[in-house]
Amino acid sequence: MLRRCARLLRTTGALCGPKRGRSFSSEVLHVDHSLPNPSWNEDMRLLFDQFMKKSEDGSWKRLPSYKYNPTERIEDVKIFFPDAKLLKEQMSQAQLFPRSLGEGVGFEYAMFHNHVEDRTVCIFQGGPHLQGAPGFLHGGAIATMIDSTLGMCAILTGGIAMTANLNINFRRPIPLCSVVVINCQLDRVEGRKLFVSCNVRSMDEKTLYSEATSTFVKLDPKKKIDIRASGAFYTNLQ
Ligand SMILES: CCCCCCCCCCCCCCCC(=O)SCCNC(=O)CCNC(=O)[C@H](O)C(C)(C)COP(=O)(O)OP(=O)(O)OC[C@H]1O[C@@H](n2cnc3c(N)ncnc32)[C@H](O)[C@@H]1OP(=O)(O)O
Repeated sequence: MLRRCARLLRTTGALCGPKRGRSFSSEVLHVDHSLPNPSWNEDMRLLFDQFMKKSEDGSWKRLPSYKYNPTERIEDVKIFFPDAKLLKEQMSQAQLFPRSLGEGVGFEYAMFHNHVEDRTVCIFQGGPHLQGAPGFLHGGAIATMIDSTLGMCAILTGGIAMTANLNINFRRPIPLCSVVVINCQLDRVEGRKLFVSCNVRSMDEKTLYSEATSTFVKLDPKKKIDIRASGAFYTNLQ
């Protein structure tokens, strides 16, 4: 397994350090990161192909994923924020956390959503920079992917919402560079609350790594979120 991680680090150029002076060309802005790249291992490609096959009849849909926020997303959320101009400035510079690490070393994933069953599946290959206990994924990295997949499930079924509560049981450690499947579903809706749950399993489904339940709360446009209150974030982007 460690050899596999080292190979991954070499092929992705992670050992050479970060690239400097990258410009924000539209090519960079519009890269869909949920498509196969050279860092994906065989298992990841196999699962991706299986889900693409399932998507052929329209029951499942692959969810594109961008590092930077597309303009449409800013439009979608701006009614919840009192200062739309400031929001636009912040969102156009910010990066989606799970897409912020280099190719292959962090979060490699693709999500698929089933609108009929209100289910979202994420195939996830956790790279060598996500280590917690030696040789295994960090619990925070697992929580990140769980929150992101539950979040997509909640948002796509219920509308713009934020995580209010997240409970995770870590049953077995996840080996670094292995591929797992996060299976999420919307369990019920009560007013603005969306109850979602998921499990994280090995590709052959034999190992249950984690289980989670979560409450997302749909944002209320009457309760605007004041981003000026989080001064540190605002100042850092100046
Ligand atoms: C903005 C998104 C853009 C999306 C664009 C696409 C992006 C593509 C990537 C997507 C995937 C990423 C997904 C990551 C998603 C995060 O990780 S979000 C980050 C972590 N979460 C936060 O920072 C949220 C912080 N909390 C808050 O801002 C507020 O507490 C909330 C959650 C907005 C709720 O506030 P509120 O609207 O004032 O709600 P409130 O009226 O107090 O309560 C409403 C109901 O919820 C219940 N409730 C409130 N809090 C809780 C709680 N903690 N536990 C249980 N129930 C609760 C209340 O009891 C109440 O229930 P009822 O009385 O109606 O039965």
